[in-house]
Amino acid sequence: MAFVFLVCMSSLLVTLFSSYLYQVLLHGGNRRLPPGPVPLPLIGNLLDVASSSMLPHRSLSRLAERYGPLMTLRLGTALVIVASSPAAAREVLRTHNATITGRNSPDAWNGMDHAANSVFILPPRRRWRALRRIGAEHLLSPRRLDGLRPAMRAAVLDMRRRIVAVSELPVEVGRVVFDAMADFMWRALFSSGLDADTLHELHGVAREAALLALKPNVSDFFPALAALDLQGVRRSMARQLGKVYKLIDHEIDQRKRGGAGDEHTADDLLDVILDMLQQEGKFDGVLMMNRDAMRAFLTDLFLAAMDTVTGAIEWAMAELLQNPEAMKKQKVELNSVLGSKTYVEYTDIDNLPYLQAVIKETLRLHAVVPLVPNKAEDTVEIQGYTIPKGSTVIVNLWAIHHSAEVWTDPSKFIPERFLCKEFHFQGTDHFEFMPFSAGRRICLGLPLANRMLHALLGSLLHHFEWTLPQDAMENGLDMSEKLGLTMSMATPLQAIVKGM
Ligand code: HEM
Repeated sequence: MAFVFLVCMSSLLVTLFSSYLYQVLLHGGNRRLPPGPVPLPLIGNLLDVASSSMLPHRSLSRLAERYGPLMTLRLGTALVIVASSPAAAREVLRTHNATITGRNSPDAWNGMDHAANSVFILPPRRRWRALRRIGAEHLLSPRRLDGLRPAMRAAVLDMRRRIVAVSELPVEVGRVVFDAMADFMWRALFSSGLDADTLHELHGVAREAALLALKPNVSDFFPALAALDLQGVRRSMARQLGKVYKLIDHEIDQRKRGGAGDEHTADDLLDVILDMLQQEGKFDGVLMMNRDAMRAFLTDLFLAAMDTVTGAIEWAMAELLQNPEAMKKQKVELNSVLGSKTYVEYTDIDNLPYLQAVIKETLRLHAVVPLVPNKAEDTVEIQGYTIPKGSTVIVNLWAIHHSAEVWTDPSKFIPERFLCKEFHFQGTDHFEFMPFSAGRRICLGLPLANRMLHALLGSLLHHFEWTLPQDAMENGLDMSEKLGLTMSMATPLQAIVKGM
């Protein structure tokens, strides 16, 4: 037994070492890679990124201060280039965006074979383009979003009712927002609501899947070992995805039997996808829809919406609770614009510039997706350096949003900076603010996120008085971060609410 173990271990080491040498020879030589710390044999720069107590967006940001805004790292056998300045991001997300738009799939996403159909992972070819078009036309177009206005209002009002029910007790802010957002997304996708047990199950799934999605995984740093799934990340992800798939299957079967939720208006996203199945699964001539593809797409949209929006609102509330001046200005604005109206909807957004500024400043300070990983589909030259085909090119949005060269007092919460100068979520020419990224893979859900962020945060604040629990007032609020697919608060925010 011991002999077999030794033979396996030595073959493993030989495989890893040859793979490392291959990478060094392939990507070294006469090519001029961007500078970076010297890699150790086998593990490369893993310790530079992961050994400190910092999360990767912060350790990468610190390394960039030393090695520059375009930097090379080797994480195991993976070659990674990191862009950490607006100019470098512009090269990746605009100048060379046609080439640097692929993805190297984290092994976790291979659970349930999800990556094969996932809009997050598919290469930028016809299937990916068709999926983005279906989402954009049938869920996220202004006409569809206008049609979802009653569902948005119902979700927001239901959230307010839940808050009133626990008035003067500590509330887990992220949890009430999650429930409202999940209920809304389910209505948007399937025209049916969620009962309390299913909401509870989905909360667990979304949290777990977000942690697993980008969990540091040996399989990603040493693809030769991926089949072994040594940390069990792929298996765990498969379990979580399986739970969502089961719920989606239930909705599909119910719809096929002719049953539908109370709010079912023909041609919701599920109807559109089922129609495509009947037309042999084709869209724009691309054969793309079968049951697996359908489940994966609906799962992606649901999961993408949950932790991002919930996390952003939680950070916004945490900042406002610690910045009484900003909280006061926000409440004055809501009172003067909305008066006795009890909720905010997207038609109010244009009249609420301070709310817009609070949300932008929150997403600058706490980029909920801090690192955007792309794959170079071909070799390109950036700023005189070679970016080899197949390498992962990460744009560190967090570093750009915290650059002292771009922002005054970058680590302070100052919504007013967004009142003085206009910044759009779709990005600016200078690439200094882009919480939804930019280029061809820009966040597909941006229009929906924009509406929901304002509706949820405004409705949480208007006519409610929030305070921190005694413990947080005395000892300060724990603002530490936890990174998974999104960057959320490590300690869920608790706050006490009183109706006004
Ligand atoms: C605060 C809210 C949100 C933020 C900050 C955010 C941010 C992002 C970022 C930075 C990306 C990566 C883009 C890239 O690779 O260049 C992304 C991708 C994506 N987002 Fe969002 N997002 C949010 C909400 C949503 C919502 C509500 C949905 C769905 C309804 C959604 C769906 C997606 C999808 C499907 C992708 C993958 C796009 C692709 O790879 O082609 N997001 N998001």
